[in-house]
Amino acid sequence: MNMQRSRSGTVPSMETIGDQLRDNTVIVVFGASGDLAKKKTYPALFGLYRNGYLPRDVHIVGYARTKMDDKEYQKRTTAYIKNPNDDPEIAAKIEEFKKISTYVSGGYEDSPSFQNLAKHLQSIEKNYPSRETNRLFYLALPPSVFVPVATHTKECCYSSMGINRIIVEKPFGKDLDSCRELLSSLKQSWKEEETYRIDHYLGKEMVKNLLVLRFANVAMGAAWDKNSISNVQISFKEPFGTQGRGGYFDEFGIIRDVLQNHLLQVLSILTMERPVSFSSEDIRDEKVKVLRAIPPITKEDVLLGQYVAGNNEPGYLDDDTVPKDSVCPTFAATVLRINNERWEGVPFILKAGKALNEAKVEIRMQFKDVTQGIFKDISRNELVIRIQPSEAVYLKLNSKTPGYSFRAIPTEMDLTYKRRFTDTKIPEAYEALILDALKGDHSNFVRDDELDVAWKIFTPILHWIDGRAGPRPRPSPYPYGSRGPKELDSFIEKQGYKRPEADYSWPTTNLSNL
Ligand SMILES: NC(=O)C1=CN([C@@H]2O[C@H](COP(=O)(O)OP(=O)(O)OC[C@H]3O[C@@H](n4cnc5c(N)ncnc54)[C@H](OP(=O)(O)O)[C@@H]3O)[C@@H](O)[C@H]2O)C=CC1
Ligand SMILES: O=C1O[C@H](COP(=O)(O)O)[C@@H](O)[C@H](O)[C@H]1O
Repeated sequence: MNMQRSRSGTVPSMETIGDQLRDNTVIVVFGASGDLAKKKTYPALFGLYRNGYLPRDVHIVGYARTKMDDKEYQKRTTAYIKNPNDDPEIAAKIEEFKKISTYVSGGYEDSPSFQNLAKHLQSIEKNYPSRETNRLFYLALPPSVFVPVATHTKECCYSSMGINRIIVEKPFGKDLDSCRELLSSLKQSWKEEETYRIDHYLGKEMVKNLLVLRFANVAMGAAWDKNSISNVQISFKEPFGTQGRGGYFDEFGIIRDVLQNHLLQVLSILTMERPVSFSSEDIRDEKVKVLRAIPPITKEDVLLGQYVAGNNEPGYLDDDTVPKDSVCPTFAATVLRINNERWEGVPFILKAGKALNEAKVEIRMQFKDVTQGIFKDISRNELVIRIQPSEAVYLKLNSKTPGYSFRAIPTEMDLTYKRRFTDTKIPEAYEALILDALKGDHSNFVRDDELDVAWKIFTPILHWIDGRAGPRPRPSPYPYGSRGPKELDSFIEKQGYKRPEADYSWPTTNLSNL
């Protein structure tokens, strides 16, 4: 294992490096004309380029069906790169970045298009000093074309002398059967060690931090089980609706879009046992083990919602790309249970919604009540890990009210990153993950057996929602910009969650107001 020095001592590095792609590398972005490429992939590639993390002499090739010249392509792919203060250094880097990027237009289903792409790659690679050229293929595409693109890429564009890797975006199927079919089709052309299934939540700083918070702190480890924890919520809130992605969204719904992948990944790292090492296989073994202890969710443990017009914003059904009678859920809360010794009896509430009142993703672990007797109605402790925005970890705890009183008052110990780490830039999730793929580190990518167990947990309720087992359930309406369906509070309280005392105020408390 790699070791690196830190000021607090020698700590093992998280990185288990395969063959790192350091030079002679071309990165191909399929679906370069699309939303993900524009908003996430290219800004992430630029972030890595600017910080010197891309291989030496790297070249980026965008590929899609849309016809555009290099100028139009470069305009699109740099549109979301941030330079708010018009920093001339960043502006110059953007111009440099444009020069290492070219575009090829072609189809996704025909060999000649891929042969044309292969010729373009060879024309770039002939300038590299070695014949051992590496290719990283990124599929920023809808799942309907994952298989033909992966197959043609292998047949026509595989580098015979160097290293080849393929990054595949979610969603990996729509249920257990379709996922298995997709995986087996992809496996016919690409080996597991060449395949990087991306779930960008695994690249988020606070998700990565879970391993350290849990396993590098005796205090945390001691409280991390059914003896201390009453209930856990993992919440995803977005303050905007489907924004023209309704066509895609309506086919998938919020459970496939967020819960089955992003939130379940967070849950698995939060609850798994300590891995033998930080190697990708040891970590993923533990994730699979805990997921296998979760039985399929039942419909009694589900609350569904769909946003309607509110706060001067349109409802889901007002989106032209959505069928007028759609019952697709844009909000879902589900309760999962882990039938193992550590977690038996603790409900894990996974909830996600579009068009809610705020942007926030967080984990909230609520502790059990203290033994009654000397205290009555005292607030419970809560450990909150805020994944975004403004990364933070804080522990709500009771403290003596300062002064003459002996009353207890809820307060917190607060590690807010931007106050604690004043000069640190946290990389975007996609930056971190593309860098991992270049390094050959699979730890933060999804293994095939993880997907299998994840789909087993969600497939029965997805089939129920899809109407395969009778009439489709109707989601509860909630206004755009609200907290979600009105049934939400009672749904959560039924799982044992207790609202904090009303006199809790954040970030400061003025005692004269109490
Ligand atoms: N957008 C986002 O924020 C996120 C997206 N993802 C995932 O990334 C992938 C790409 O998403 P996104 O960029 O939003 O998707 P887009 O709908 O923008 O599609 C990307 C490109 O694929 C081509 N394309 C679109 N529809 C089809 C089709 N039916 N058949 C063949 N080609 C098509 C288009 O390029 P052209 O016509 O020029 O070939 C399009 O520009 C998806 O798997 C998505 O789930 C994951 C996380 C976030
Ligand atoms: O995968 C997806 O994630 C985004 C949310 O990503 P975030 O990094 O901004 O939290 C979500 O908007 C989208 O619907 C979903 O497909």
